[in-house]
Amino acid sequence: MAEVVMLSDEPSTRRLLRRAWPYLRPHSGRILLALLLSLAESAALVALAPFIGLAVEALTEGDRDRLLTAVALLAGLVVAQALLARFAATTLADAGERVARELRERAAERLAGAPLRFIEAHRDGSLLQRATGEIAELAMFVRTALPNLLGVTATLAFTAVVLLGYSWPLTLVVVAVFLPPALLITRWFAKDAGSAFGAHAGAEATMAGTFAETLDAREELRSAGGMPAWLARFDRDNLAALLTQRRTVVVENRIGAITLVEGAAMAVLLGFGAWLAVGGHLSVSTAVVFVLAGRNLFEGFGDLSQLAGEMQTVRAGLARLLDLLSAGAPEPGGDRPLPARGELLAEEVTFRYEDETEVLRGVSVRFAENAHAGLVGETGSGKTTLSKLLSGLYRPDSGRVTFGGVDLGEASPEEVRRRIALVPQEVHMVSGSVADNLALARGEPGRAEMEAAFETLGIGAFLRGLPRGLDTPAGDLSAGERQILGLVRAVLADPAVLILDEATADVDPVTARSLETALARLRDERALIVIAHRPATIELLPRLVGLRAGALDPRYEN
Ligand SMILES: Nc1ncnc2c1ncn2[C@@H]1O[C@H](COP(=O)(O)OP(=O)(O)OP(=O)(O)O)[C@@H](O)[C@H]1O
Repeated sequence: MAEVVMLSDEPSTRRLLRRAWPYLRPHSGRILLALLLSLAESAALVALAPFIGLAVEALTEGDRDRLLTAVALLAGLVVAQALLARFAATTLADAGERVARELRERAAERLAGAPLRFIEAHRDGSLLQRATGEIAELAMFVRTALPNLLGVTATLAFTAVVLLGYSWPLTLVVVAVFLPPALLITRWFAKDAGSAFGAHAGAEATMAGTFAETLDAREELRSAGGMPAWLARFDRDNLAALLTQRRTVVVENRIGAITLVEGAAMAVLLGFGAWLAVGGHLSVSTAVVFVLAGRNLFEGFGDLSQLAGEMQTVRAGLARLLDLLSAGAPEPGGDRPLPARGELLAEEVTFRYEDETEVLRGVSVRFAENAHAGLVGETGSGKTTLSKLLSGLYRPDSGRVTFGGVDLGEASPEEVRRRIALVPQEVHMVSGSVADNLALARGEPGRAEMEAAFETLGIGAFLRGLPRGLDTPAGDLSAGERQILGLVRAVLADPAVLILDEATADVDPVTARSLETALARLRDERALIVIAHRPATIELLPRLVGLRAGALDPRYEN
């Protein structure tokens, strides 16, 4: 099997910022402004303590003028700090929303262009969780926690500078008492945080996958009585999510131990400060500044520890998102143009799915420019797989598929889509009306073109028979009706080759006749390959290619 890049459940969080930088770069100006505002706000906050010190000094010396000046400056500082805090938070939230939007767009593009094999190898719900839930968490973090994080970090740095400026021996004592145990605790937390939060994100994605499948397979699960067993599986996933979440709480609680260190350091600061002040080595105002600034320092560390858990959740989510953005990259294609019309040729094509059994074994088949042919064979013989190879949705493990002499792997996916269209067995309609769905065809056809396409295919009566014509909600259509619309949508895009995997689901006789009429009308305009199940369709086709257990069936002409 050609290598399918699989997403990792717990992708590495190393050099995360560097890997995320390409998505941040377009917003770097705004981020820089937010950072500067945050720095200014923190500087204003830290400056409060020295100004209070000045006021205390003026008060103890009975200097009224200096006291008034210090109080006025303090009031100005408080207002400035509040305004800066507001500006910093809104600028940062704005930058964060833009980054989240950019990431969401990239994720949507990735999922739209990712190789079909990549999508099929992962559960829908788990991909969706990466592309939506984890980005939402990131946006929430940027809006709420990041302003705090920046503010706290800057406050810590400025406070350290202020403390050093006032008394370096006292600063050294504070640092010696507080820093080593605080760093040890932080390391203890960081040691297991990555795996704990990564496992939790993985377990949540698994649960989202199971949940999405509950909705997708609802009818089968209910009618086959499989819902209780399926719900038991959901319960197991839910329990796994709970257990991984508990582990994150245990790891997160480790950092809470910093509060104990804070208390001890504050006690030492007060005791040592009082001793210095009593001995005349420190003025009362300096002691006041120290106590206030020391509180800032310890509270800052406390806040940081609170944010550490949130940061780890976001790191795990961001790593999983970046993993999706890099792993889901489209297969490298070429830019060779394909001719407008040409022969479609499979040469010695082999193909395996993940379980490594060879589903197609050296299949060679030729479809001329205007060929009309049926592909027949027992269920599981490889017809659908061959149709996906012929339409360029899969790449063969060996051999090649060419159109007009050009290997499909050497043309861009858009070019291949333009020439070869596949209408699958089960046509999915997006929410909206019939017209909304037909408008998705290349060239965005208008209503008149849509109506003309039905008439050209001889099925104008089918359209008129729909309850609200083109405005009928697509969700109301039967499987057969959806397939007719899939066919009309493909024809509107005017491909050179049309491959139809005929619906096996019960199609009522009237719908079946519409489908046959449409197929008969397609004669000679383009190549038509139908994976035919119904005898009436098989009779329509002048040539049949047979498959048997992944190889050409010699009983057919081929
Ligand atoms: N996504 C997949 N992953 C793994 N195996 C697959 C996948 N799709 C198909 N197969 C296997 O490949 C083989 C061929 O399947 P394929 O759908 O091509 O057969 P088919 O002839 O179209 O069958 P049917 O007439 O029932 O639609 C089968 O054994 C099937 O189980």
